[in-house]
Amino acid sequence: MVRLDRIGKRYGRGPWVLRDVSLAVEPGEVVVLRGGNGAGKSTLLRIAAGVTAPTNGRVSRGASVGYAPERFPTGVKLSARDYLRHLAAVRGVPVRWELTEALGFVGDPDAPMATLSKGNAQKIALAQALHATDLLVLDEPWSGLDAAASAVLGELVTSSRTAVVLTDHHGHDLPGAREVALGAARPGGVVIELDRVGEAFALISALEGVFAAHEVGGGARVEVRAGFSDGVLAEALRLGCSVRSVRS
Ligand SMILES: Nc1ncnc2c1ncn2[C@@H]1O[C@H](COP(=O)(O)OP(=O)(O)OP(=O)(O)O)[C@@H](O)[C@H]1O
Repeated sequence: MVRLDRIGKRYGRGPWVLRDVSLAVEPGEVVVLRGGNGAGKSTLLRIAAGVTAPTNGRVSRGASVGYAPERFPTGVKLSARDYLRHLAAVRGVPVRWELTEALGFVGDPDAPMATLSKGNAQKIALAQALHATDLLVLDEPWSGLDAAASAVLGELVTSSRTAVVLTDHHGHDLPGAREVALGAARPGGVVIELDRVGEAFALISALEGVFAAHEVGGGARVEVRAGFSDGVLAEALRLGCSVRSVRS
């Protein structure tokens, strides 16, 4: 499990990326973090996994944590075989080679990790994380996976007995998963409600400063960081949307 209690995070003297976020994920539960680019999803995952310290608040978690970052560190000189052996030894568990087989790893297990294709390296990163028995933290785990591996990963995640917390820009179907939106409570943000959004939704949700966007009927509710609302409004109007309301 993992329990985050009133977490705040800023990098150095930069703006607050997370403020007052609380989240508890129980064994067997899957939580999917939602929020636009820059909402703080990866930051929250790193805090949950214990690789980044929060600025405020408390974290408690089980001892056996598996973390697969969004980007596998480049330059890992170990082979996939040695990498999995090493991490299993650190955890004091036997290597589960069947995980690499289930995910369809077809790279050379004895070649340096840095020479693997993106998808094969991702399968090794996921396999090492899936050895954890208390908490699984996965940042965009479907990135680079082929269709067969994507389906297997969905099954592994939903059948896991650990607490699972992940991000997924592509919205894979995970029956029973709980969605948690980040960014809604960001102070100084602006909520813009739009009509006649249609196909412009994807463009609007990717605009700079947008940290959450939800389709509502034919319109959208867009949460924007302070200082970005004028640009988002101008772009929404240019794309043919109409503005229903703007609230700070
Ligand atoms: N190491 C860092 N140093 C300084 N700022 C950082 C660092 N990591 C993240 N940030 C900032 O924190 C904010 C949140 O970033 P984060 O990567 O957590 O968001 P995200 O929701 O995962 O975004 P995306 O969907 O684009 O991956 C961004 O403004 C980012 O620039």
